[in-house]
Formats: sequence, structure tokens, C-alpha cells
Amino acid sequence: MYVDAAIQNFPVTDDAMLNSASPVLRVARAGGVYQGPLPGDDWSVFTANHTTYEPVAWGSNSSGGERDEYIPLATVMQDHGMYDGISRVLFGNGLNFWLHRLLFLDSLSYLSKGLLSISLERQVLVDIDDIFVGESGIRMWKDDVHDLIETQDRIRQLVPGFKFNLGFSGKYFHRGTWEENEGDDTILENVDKFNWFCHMWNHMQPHLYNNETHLEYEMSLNKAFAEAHGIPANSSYSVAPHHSGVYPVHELLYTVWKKVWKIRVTSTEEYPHLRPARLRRGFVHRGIKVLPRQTCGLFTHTIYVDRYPGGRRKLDESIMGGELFQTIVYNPINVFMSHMSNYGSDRLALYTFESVFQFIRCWTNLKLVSSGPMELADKYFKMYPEEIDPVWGNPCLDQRHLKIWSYKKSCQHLPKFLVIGPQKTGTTALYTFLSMHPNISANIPSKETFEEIQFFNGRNYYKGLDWYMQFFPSNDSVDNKIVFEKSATYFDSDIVPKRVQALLPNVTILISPAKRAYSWYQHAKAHGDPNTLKYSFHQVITANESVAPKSLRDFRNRCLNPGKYALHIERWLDYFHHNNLHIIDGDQLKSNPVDVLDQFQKFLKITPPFDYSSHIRYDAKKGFFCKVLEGGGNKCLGKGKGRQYATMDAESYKYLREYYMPYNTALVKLLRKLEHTTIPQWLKDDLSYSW
Ligand SMILES: Nc1ncnc2c1ncn2[C@@H]1O[C@H](COP(=O)(O)OS(=O)(=O)O)[C@@H](OP(=O)(O)O)[C@H]1O
Repeated sequence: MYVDAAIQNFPVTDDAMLNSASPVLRVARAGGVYQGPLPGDDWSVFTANHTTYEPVAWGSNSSGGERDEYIPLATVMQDHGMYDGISRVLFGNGLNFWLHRLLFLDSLSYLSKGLLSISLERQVLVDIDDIFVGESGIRMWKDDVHDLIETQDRIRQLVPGFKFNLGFSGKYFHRGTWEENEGDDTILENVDKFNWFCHMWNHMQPHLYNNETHLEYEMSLNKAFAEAHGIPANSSYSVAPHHSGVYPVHELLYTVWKKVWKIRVTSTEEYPHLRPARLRRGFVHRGIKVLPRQTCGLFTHTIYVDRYPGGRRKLDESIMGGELFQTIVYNPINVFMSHMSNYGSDRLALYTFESVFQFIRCWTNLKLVSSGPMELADKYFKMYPEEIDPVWGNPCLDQRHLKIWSYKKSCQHLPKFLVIGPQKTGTTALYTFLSMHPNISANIPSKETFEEIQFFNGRNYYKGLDWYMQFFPSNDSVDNKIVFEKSATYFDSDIVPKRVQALLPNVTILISPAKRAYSWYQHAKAHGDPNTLKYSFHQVITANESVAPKSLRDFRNRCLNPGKYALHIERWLDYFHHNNLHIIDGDQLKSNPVDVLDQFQKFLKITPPFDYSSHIRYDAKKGFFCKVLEGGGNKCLGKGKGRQYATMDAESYKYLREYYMPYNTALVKLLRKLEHTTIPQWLKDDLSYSW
């Protein structure tokens, strides 16, 4: 039994067709003959002598002969696995050919017995933005509007219930030529034939507004326009010009959208970035669902076919198996943006959408469906619940985002590094010493969260980047400084590394995890935590999983979990290059902070370095290093840092050394991997077997 496939450089240049009887076909549908040219000239074709092999697709070699004389050549072959029990699908060429991409998806589904399958339903929403906005000369005429309605009727045969979704800016109504104004009137005469959503009254980008009253006034003008012209204004959907204000979020837009229009859904191409398009995602902010939008290749000035980049050939390529076709194949929910101007002149958008829907119908078994934005958003986040929580990126790292960021916001309002903890390792001392540096500036303390902002680990994150940036005000004294923030609970929080990945680098401080746990207990005791009144330190750390009450187990976990350093650092390294994670030995920070700070200045590449030796010194009374005051005295950290308490009992220390043994062993390995030449003494001590 054999399948013979070794015919290299075989020119299969024309005519591809599918075997409609092949069980592999699922998304792909035998849609007739696709007349090439097919990409590449190094096709392999298959011949077989056993029924285990069954062709999935054929091509043909057109060189020279008449079309009638073509012999079909099997280019994709299924092996049913009768020979060796292994089912396969063999491709005679790569995935450059669009039909092979469909077949590849289908092969995954078939060979995994449906486990790796995607749904066959495809939602499509086509927004037509800038209704009335278009410059004179590129707007719609009366006949364009009629053609829009007729095409929409035909599209409804392919996509049941389909209606174009029109976004209007009333200020520009009747601002065209006589014929264009007639086009405006025709649109309004047919208002019921379409769905509608509000755009900006005067098409100004929302991030340019900094005054709520002003933005609200203009949105209200558009609302009044809608009411005066019978435009239904209850879709709860809106779109902002150039994605401005949606992402990066301009809170003012969200506030006023909700107030004036009760907006609950919008869409953007910019989250997390425009490119790559396949990575676009959605998120929910302040109750507004932000859907990812797909690109259809039609922009405001794409109005004549011969001026389409690459001409008609490129446009047809995109429709017939190319980018646009594949966008619909890969995305269960498609929100496309087009503009009024795409429906005037050569009416390119009508041609594009009708053709691609026809092509989908011809070559796939996909079921095209149409829903309103609210329904789409509900479906989207039900399908992808993990996207509900946003991950705020740094607008300063994306040129497009910077262009749609308010001039009142600056990169200076975002920290350049974070001191991430863990708690009780000396984070306050580091924060204080760094704040003394003439080139470094710390966040303003937050009153709500015990001075630390605690943005990335809790509910504050949902308040958005605008809220966070308030803690880093820009003024002459901080401009051009390296801004940082310290929140000691970031270190061991699951979600934080993913959220802060755009804000590099980070600093962590490590001390003996046993001693850290003890310090944490003393801290809780000083704050009157009821667990410390009921239970001794030893009882807390040895609390039994099956016997101890839940409150005690939770308390124990909070006490012990941050000390599993290797585990947490590994999680940070999933998101950060190790060069961006600076690890400080907390014992050294206590005993020799000047050296530690010098090292850190090198890490931040600060030149010339600040001479800490003349600004901090050991205070015998406090037992720690403190800030040197101008008058000659010392200013030490408050009584909550560097507390006096009895040393840990030997039994607890022994217990904790054993408890942390696997984590500490892993930490040594990790530090070696990260090329740390010296292993902290406390780590060696904790790992020693003298006990
Ligand atoms: N210079 C200086 N002054 C005072 N304290 C110092 C200093 N350097 C390090 N440490 C150690 O810092 C411990 C408190 O750590 P944190 O500031 O990270 O605690 S917190 O998480 O912010 O509550 C604190 O823990 P305790 O000794 O248990 O109080 C100190 O050991």
C-alpha cells in the first residue's frame, strides 16, 4: 500500500476543487471550481493504490493543453489510517493557498474528532460611519442611497435580517452639493430601513475634550438632531472618530456617553493594538462593553476601484479567499467599519460586502447571522469571559495611541518602575531612600489604601489609567525624573504581572521567608488583628488544613504564601525578561543600604549617581539606617517599621525552614539561572541542615 507524493516542482497552476464526498469537509464546502492561479510552483500531487487514501482536493496542470483535457491531480489526500491506525490529512502545498487554510481547520476538527472545532455561526455587523460628515465631492447621492437599500435587500438573502448600521453626525447635514443634500434627504426618508447609532456631533475626536459640559453640550446637539429627524436613538451603541477616547480610555467620553446616550456598547480596532489584527480583543469598562472591530480594507478615501491600493485585483483577492474572507472565517463575531464615502462614487463597500458574503456562501458552510450591537456584545463576552477584565497598556509605547491621548496626559504621569514587595521586606525603607534621590520621584501616597496606591492588584485597577495617573502629577519639580510606585502586595498577586507588563522594570526585595512571615505576624498584631489575639505565631503557621477554622487558614496563607518566592518570581518571569526584574537582598538593604542603592542606580543607568553615603546613616537608637537631616539629626522610619519584638522561637523557625525548603531550593536554582553570582546569606542559612 502506498501513497506516492514525491513529485516536486510540479506546476499545479489552475483550477482547484474539493471532493464533496470527503468526510473532512466541515467549514469548507465544495463550491465548484476555483479558477487559479494557485500560489507556488512546487506542488506535490498524490497517487494511491489503496482505499485508505481518499482525495480531499484536486488541482490541475494547465500547461499547454485545452481545459477539457485537464486531468485532476489530488493535491490534498486523506489517509483513513487503515494501514497503521493513524488518520492523516496530507497537503501537497503549504497554507498560502486560502482553500488549504479552510481544509487545515477542517482537518484539525476531523482528526481531533470535533475537539478542535470552531462554531459555524458568523455574526456580521457593518457600521457605516460619518453619515453626513463626508467632504463635499465624496458624499452619497440619491441613487447611491437607493442602491444601498437594494443591495441591503440582496444581502438579506445571504445574511438574514441584515441591516447596515448608520452612525450620524448631525452638524454636517446638508453641507454638500445640491445632489449630495438630496442624498442626505433620501437617507432620512428611508430612516426605518437601517439601524442607527450616534457619532460625534461635529466629528471632533473625544480625547481633545477636557471639559465635561462642553462634550455633553455637543452630544446633546446630536441627540436633538436625531429627535428632530426621527432617527431612532436607542441602540446604546456608539463609535468615536478614529477610536479616540475608547482606548486608550478617556474617562470623560465614557462619562458623557453614559449620561447623554446611555451607551453600553462600542467597538475599536485599537485594543490592545491595531496590529496584529488577530490579537485584537474586547474589554468592559464602567459597564460599557468594548468589542474588537475588524478591518475591511475600506477607508474614508477608498472610493474608486482603480485607486484601491493594488487595484481591483487586490480587492478581489481580499474578497475571494484573501484577507477579508479569512477575517470572517476566523472571527465568530465581526464588526466592520466603513464610511459614507465608501457608498458614493464607485460604491466600493456595496460591492465588497455583497461579494464576500456570496463567496462565503459558495465556499463554506458558515452560517452568516446578523444581530444588533447589544446582542453581539452579550454573545461576545459570553464566548470570551476572560476578556471582560481589561489589561491597560502603556499608551507611551504605541505611536497610534499617543496620537489619540489627551495633551493633558503625559508619559511622565506613568511610573517607569515599580517596587513590588513582598510585604515586610523593607519596601518602605527603599521607597524612602529612593525618594531622596534628586532624579527619582515617587507616587503621591494614597489616603484610601494606606499610602500605597495598590492599583494593579485590586479593584482600583477598574478605575482605569486616568485614575492611576493622578498619583503621578506632572510639575517642574518632577518632570524629567524617573517616576516610580511602591505597593508591597503586588509581588504575590496572581494577576499583577500580566497587568504591569507594559510598565518596566520592577524591583523586588527578598529576605528570609521565615523571618518575613514572623515580621508580618508582628505587623498584624500591632494592627490589632483578632487572629493574633487568639493564636500564637506557632499556632498560625502550623494551622492544620483539615481542622483549623477557615479564618485561621486564610490568615496562615496570607502570612506564609508571599514567602514562596520562587513560585511568584516564576510568574513574573512569564511576563518580564529577567533583566527587567531587579532583586534586592533585604538583609543587605538593612545592613548596607548604600551599596544596595548604588547597585540599583546602575540598574537604572542613572549618571552621575547620587552619593547616598552622605545622605543616610546608621541610627544606633533605631537600629536601622535613616535619612540625614540638614540640621544634622536623623529622620528614621516610623515606629511601625523596624519594630521591637522578641525573636522567633526555635521551634517555629525550624518548622518554617522545613516548610520553605522546596521553595528556597527552587529559589537558589532560579537565582543561578538568572545569573546571580552571590546567593544571599539568609538563603544559605535557611537551607543549612544544622537543625
Ligand atoms: N532602614 C530601615 N528602617 C526601618 N525598617 C527597615 C529598614 N530597612 C529595612 N527595614 C525592614 O523593613 C521592614 C518593614 O518592611 P516594609 O516596609 O516592606 O513593610 S510593609 O509591607 O510596607 O508594611 C521592617 O520589618 P520589622 O523589623 O519587622 O518591623 C524592617 O526590618
